[in-house]
Amino acid sequence: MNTSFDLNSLAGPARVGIGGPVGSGKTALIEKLIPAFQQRQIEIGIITNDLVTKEDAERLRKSGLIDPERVMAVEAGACPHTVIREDPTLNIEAAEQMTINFPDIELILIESGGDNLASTFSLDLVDQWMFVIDVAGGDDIPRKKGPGVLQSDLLMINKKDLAPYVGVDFDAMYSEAKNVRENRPVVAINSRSGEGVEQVVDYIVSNLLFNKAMS
Ligand SMILES: Nc1nc2c(ncn2[C@@H]2O[C@H](COP(=O)(O)OP(=O)(O)OP(=O)(O)O)[C@@H](O)[C@H]2O)c(=O)[nH]1
Repeated sequence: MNTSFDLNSLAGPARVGIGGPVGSGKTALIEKLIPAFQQRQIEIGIITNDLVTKEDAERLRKSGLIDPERVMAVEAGACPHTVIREDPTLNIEAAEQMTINFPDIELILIESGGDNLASTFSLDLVDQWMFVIDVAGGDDIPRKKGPGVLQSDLLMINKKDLAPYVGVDFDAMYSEAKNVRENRPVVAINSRSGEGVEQVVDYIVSNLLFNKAMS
């Protein structure tokens, strides 16, 4: 009988939710996070949530960035927040199946379907969750103080490169976001170029993976 076991498989992988409005750049961010975690030799899996398709999962599976088997799709069939907050059973089952299929996975990223500023994740589903907004959605988003902006563990302001083209003073938007979040973390990102993505990885590694390994 093999009596050896590793601590990680007992504790299970860390689970991180990624939410945000439609088109804010959640999938584009994940496309940059995959190689960044691979470079640090952190094994990841992805669960995507779409309304009635598997669009985001198909995009990631075809990207060549990750073993397609490590990407699972949940079809919400309803308002996206239903399956990440009210009844996250489908996502919890997917995460458990992912862990059975790939016991080496240390981190599962769960991308919500695009939803409004009020979406939040159940803490039965994730250890921490992050929210992606973008400059093209308007520089007043932080002022609207939606739960996603206020309560997420990490807020990302994406499409920094587009700020001059949509009349947004990026630094002012960033400061306002910091203010409404009472200085909790905000990272400026460009999911196309990858700017800021290392900061997101650093955050997940130091606040989640490191703590989990120590507990
Ligand atoms: N210029 C620019 N475009 C970006 C950036 N990030 C994402 N995009 C583009 O924005 C569009 C939407 O990005 P997605 O990653 O599909 O957004 P999403 O949040 O996953 O969208 P849903 O899954 O539909 O909610 C795509 O055309 C991306 O190429 C960025 O930082 N800069």
